[in-house]
Amino acid sequence: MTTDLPLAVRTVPLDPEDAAALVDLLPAEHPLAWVRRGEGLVGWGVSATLRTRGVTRFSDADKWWAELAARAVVEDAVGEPGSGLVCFGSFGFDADPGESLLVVPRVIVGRRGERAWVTTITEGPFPVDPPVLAPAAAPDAPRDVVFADGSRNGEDWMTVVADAVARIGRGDLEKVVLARDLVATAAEPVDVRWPLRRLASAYPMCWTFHVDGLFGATPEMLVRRERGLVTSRVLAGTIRRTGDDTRDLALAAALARSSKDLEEHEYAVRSVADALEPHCSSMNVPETPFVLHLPNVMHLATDVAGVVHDAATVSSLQLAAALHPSAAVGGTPTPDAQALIAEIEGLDRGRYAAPVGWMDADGDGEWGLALRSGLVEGSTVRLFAGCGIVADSDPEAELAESQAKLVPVRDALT
Ligand SMILES: C=C(O[C@@H]1C=C(C(=O)O)C=C[C@H]1O)C(=O)O
Repeated sequence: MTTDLPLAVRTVPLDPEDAAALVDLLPAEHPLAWVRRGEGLVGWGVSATLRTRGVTRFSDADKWWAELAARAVVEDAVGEPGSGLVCFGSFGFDADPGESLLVVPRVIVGRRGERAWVTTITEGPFPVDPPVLAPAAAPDAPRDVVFADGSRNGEDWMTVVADAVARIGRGDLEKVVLARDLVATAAEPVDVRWPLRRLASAYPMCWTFHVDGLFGATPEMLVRRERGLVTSRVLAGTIRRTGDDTRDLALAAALARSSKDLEEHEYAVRSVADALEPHCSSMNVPETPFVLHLPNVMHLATDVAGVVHDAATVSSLQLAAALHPSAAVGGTPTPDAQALIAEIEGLDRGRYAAPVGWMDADGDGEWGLALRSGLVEGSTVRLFAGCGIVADSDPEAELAESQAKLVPVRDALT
């Protein structure tokens, strides 16, 4: 659906108490989410949608959004990033196959610190009354969920990883990220709000998202731009947690010293810093990563920050497009890694591992990487996980790592 009438948009402040549990507000029809630690945005209903694909997917979406935003009539009494007109988006990893979309909801509820707001969007004319907000009835849990291998079983996937390690050893490339999928089947169509609620409470340090069936809790922020400041959280280098805190601390220390993981991490940081540099007047790229502790895994992490000089002409989505695919989800060098993924991975990534997030009318926004994610299609859910493969990678350890990365979505379905 697209709209020819200019959109009428009104944002009014909200008592933060009414936005205390954002995901609990979501109705069953067309829910959208981007939340972390109780803050963020949820939306529902559809005012306008763009679906696109191919190499121009990011530029098509950016152009469509700029035109829609320029024509909209906006009354915004809040003035925060994420108030006023906002779209949610999710992009295909590859130009082909894979669909990309932007959605402008009918209602958006946002929360940032102690400020909360509600935005209503219609096809003119004013005035638009804000809806009365109340927690929705609790969604039903998926029933009788069974898990099966996706495009490859574990054994076959290890063979593919071994092939990649051999090619890296031969000097064909330095790093490639290889992914696999699982298929969950439930007795009835899955209500995505069930796993969303579970993920938002179990992984508060991640960004819990949902756009058009693709949901998850990602720890990786590809790019956030707010008022001229750009940040990116780069992850690469992973270790599984054992559940024993003392042992996990020792493992975290080992991860921070592991030359295999530090090397893999360095590639990922470089790819982000190089792509952001042309847009920044100054940048801060920390020399050493920190260890990000998640309930299932620990990652080497680096927060890259910069001051952008082209916010008036370049949107956060264009920055995401410039960064995609970073070495965290593609590899190094990027073209060789992409070619190898297409040759040996044997998986249609769809929108997994690609930018997902939101953007406002100024082009500010947050685009995470759709990791630790699943795609709901009726009563089935495809779950995805991938691992960065370098010269020292061991196929069995990578399979175990992929299993650990599947845990959040797996658990959220039961
Ligand atoms: C590709 C995924 O994760 C990426 C790969 C990582 C790694 O190999 O160490 C770590 C974080 C992510 O950048 C995934 O979760 O599916």
